[in-house]
Amino acid sequence: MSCGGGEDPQPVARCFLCESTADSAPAGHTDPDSGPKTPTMSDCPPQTPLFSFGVIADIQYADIDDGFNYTRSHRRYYRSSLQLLGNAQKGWCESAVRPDFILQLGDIIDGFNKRHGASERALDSVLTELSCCPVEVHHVWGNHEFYNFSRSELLRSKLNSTPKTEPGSSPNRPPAPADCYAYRFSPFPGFSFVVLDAYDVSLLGRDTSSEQYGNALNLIRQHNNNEDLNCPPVPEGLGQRFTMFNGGFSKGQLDWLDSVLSSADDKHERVTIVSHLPVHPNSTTAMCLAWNFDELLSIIRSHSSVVCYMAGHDHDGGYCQDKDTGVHYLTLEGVIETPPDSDAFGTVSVYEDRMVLKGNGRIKDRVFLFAGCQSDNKQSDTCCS
Ligand SMILES: Nc1ncnc2c1ncn2[C@@H]1O[C@H](COP(=O)(O)OP(=O)(O)O)[C@@H](O)[C@H]1O
Repeated sequence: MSCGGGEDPQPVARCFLCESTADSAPAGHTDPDSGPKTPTMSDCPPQTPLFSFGVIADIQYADIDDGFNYTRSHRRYYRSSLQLLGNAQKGWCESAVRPDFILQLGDIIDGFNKRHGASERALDSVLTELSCCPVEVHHVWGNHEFYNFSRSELLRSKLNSTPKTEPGSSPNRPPAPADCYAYRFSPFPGFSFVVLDAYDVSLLGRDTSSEQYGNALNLIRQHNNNEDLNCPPVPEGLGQRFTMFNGGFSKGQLDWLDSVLSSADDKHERVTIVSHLPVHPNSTTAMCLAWNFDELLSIIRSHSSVVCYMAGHDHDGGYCQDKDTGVHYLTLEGVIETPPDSDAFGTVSVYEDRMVLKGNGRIKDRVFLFAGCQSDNKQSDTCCS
């Protein structure tokens, strides 16, 4: 695949960055940049995108009054999250370049719905809103999916977006392990997306009598002695991640990913991985990391095909670029903690040599240049090792 980064960028119509305003709020706490980056013409690729997609995370809708997160540091706008989803739909629908699909990065409805017997109703509300724009949606599962539904209910629900194999089309080979919600899809030749199940190893969604539950309990108990396993075991540091609202990736799922990425390497594909839990410590607070983030990182680092990893869960968002591999790690700001007069969604335009995120509201514009593609424009917030 050729990279267009060596060419002289020319201003073009319909370039998201050229049209953008500097109205994005500063990004997450891990981002050293103190303000929005004003894009320049040199950031603009000289061609129209190959394809584009929408991104949104942590809608956590519930028909209840505003509340707060556990530490009461952040307000949660449960009811107006549906309105913000509506804004996203409108934005995508009315966009000059309508996205080819949407990535919903998990926690689509809040766990409070279960308490009010409103899980199905809330899910209907968000899915109805999402269907306003007739675009395929790929759903990721987060902890709040499991507060509302069992794993088997989710597998049977509309939140299972595993592509059906059409007769005559190439099947999703090799298949992901049974009982694990992971799949690969390719929206455009040379580009693949992998949806990963970050609660494959978890106390959530697994029957308490199952071997998987027992294994997850043993694992978390090695790190967390608290009676309340939602309470982090240590006040700071990476050990904070061993809580019940997080989870991890099984060996079977990691082996499957490894083989998918080997095949993508051979075909010189560009792969974007999406899951609910962040895996790079510099893209999030430690409390939101996947239990075995390090194992996933080492698989990503052993393949040339991965260009980007996208997650939700940490509502403050975050970003870093791995300086050794050039892989971009994005944690998207959550809708649920976004004030009703703002927004939290984005549209990503994909080019031969980069992906360009046009953020709305508190989501910042960003350029994800693919490793090996030269460019004279420096991104202001590449940060990590
Ligand atoms: N620091 C904590 N100590 C104890 N329980 C916590 C803590 N943080 C979150 N919880 C509990 O964990 C569950 C998930 O937390 P929540 O904030 O809703 O998750 P999310 O960040 O995915 O929205 C809730 O029941 C919440 O009360």
